[in-house]
Amino acid sequence: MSLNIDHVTKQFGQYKAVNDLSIQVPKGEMFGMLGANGAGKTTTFRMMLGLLDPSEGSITWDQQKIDYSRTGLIGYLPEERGLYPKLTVKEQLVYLGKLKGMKKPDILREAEKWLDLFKVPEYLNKKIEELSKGNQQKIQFIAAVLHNPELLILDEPFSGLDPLNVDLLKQAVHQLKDEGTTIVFSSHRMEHVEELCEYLCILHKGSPVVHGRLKEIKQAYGKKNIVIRADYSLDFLRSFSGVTKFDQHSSGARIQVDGLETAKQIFKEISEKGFVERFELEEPSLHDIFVEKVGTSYE
Ligand SMILES: Nc1ncnc2c1ncn2[C@@H]1O[C@H](COP(=O)(O)OP(=O)(O)OP(=O)(O)O)[C@@H](O)[C@H]1O
Repeated sequence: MSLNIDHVTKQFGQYKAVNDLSIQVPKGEMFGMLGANGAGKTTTFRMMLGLLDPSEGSITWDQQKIDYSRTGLIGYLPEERGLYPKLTVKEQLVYLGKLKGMKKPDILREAEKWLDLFKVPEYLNKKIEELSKGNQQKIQFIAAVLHNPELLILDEPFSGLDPLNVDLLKQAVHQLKDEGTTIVFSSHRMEHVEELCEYLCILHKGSPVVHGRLKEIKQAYGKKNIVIRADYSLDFLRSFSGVTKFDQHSSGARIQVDGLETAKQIFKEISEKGFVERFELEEPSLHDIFVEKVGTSYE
């Protein structure tokens, strides 16, 4: 079972909001869709859910087209939050749970479980309008997962949350993944996707500029970063063959090299020159990869 996006394009008039996107997400994996404002993330999600038809290509879950309004298998946290301010959290969740075909005792059990996990059990009888925006977002997240969906689609789930609540939500998402839920989420923050996802796609003006398995993307990129600290000047590395970037810090240097062979040569060279306090090879960040592909910073 998998989510399969096959050569999907979405055109609004002459404008291509999504351009030839192909992705596969195996069941039980977490997939991150990255992109700046207007990159095409929400449009892709709407097509996944069957709310919009692709102009070209197809999207299937378990080899079938998704019809979000008919199936209880999908959970969706939309970008525009839509809760009823005058209802209590309990009334709101019971209403939304029933739309998904759940019975009231099951809804209440799940609602209490999630409110406990978010450390706000007392919210059950509060009105939505009494809650802060971030806390309303937690309720909207609970509404998306109440019925234990197979496939969960979260549009910017972390936006507007403080760091503590970002951590709580990450914990919730991990828990769902461990239970076998397939999760797709969008973000404009590379570090969220880097931390959580095995699979990802970076959309830039509708086109996928980087996509696939995070590990393989990093391996294919080839370049490595090295943090070095030594008790002598590292300035000679600026012109060392294979060094593609050099940043001097008060406590050493951070350089980028074209591959492992150059890293080994540098290690040999500096070890012979004197005492090396630190030599640490780092994976390239997604940000590094994006800048190289697109030639501009993401934000
Ligand atoms: N119904 C529509 N008609 C015309 N253009 C649209 C429509 N929906 C989206 N677009 C355009 O398609 C592009 C992609 O929009 P989309 O909402 O998918 O981006 P996004 O990556 O989700 O951005 P954000 O991070 O700002 O939510 C935008 O330029 C937007 O104006």
